[in-house]
Amino acid sequence: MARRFEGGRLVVASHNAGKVREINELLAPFGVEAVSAGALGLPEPEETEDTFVGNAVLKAKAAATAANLPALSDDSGLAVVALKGAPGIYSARWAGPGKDFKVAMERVHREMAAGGNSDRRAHFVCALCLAWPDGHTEVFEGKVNGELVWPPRGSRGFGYDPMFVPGGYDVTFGEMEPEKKHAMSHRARAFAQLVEACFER
Ligand SMILES: O=P(O)(O)OP(=O)(O)OP(=O)(O)OC[C@H]1O[C@@H](n2cnc3c(O)ncnc32)[C@H](O)[C@@H]1O
Ligand SMILES: [Mg+2]
Repeated sequence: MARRFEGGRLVVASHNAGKVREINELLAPFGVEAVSAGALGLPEPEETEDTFVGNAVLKAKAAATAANLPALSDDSGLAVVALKGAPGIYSARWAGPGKDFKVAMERVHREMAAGGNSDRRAHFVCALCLAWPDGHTEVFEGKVNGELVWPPRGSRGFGYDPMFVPGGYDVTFGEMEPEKKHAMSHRARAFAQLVEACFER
């Protein structure tokens, strides 16, 4: 049995504004008092693990310990089939110190073109970790398959959204209404499991 979140304040252990916005939207129906790591002045830990789950656990534990509150982290990224799963856990790092996702998307496009492989398939992965100050953790993973397009389209969402068309759709995550993304994204799928295990009565 998973440990349940018993209410009160919850730290959203992310320094990515786009993610924090999405997590707050996903948490909204549950009456959780969410406070972001940035608002608490928590440091951004170095992501030293080599898996999404490993980095999610590292970030949630660091925030839960520092804030002495339960903390929810998200480690996510884009895995491109023709690039053997890259950028993967390095998705944020491909944007460089300026966190410029135009740069990151251009690198994906350039490396795909250079590889000469016409396979456009990719998927987003999201690992969520809920950690408590005593070190207990619960972890959930979600995935969404899709295809990459060039040039990027749309200004909604964040990160690689403008170049990702989820399977069964013809718009990118950058063009899609947020409510639609929340019904089927990697983050929404991990979230549904989190809610079932730790939030719903
Ligand atoms: O670690 P935190 O502080 O949460 O923020 P971050 O941006 O560094 O987050 P990650 O380490 O998990 O890196 C994941 C990157 O993958 C990208 N990404 C994740 N989910 C995405 C989504 O739903 N749409 C577009 N890009 C996404 C996004 O650009 C992120 O910067
Ligand atoms: Mg990060």
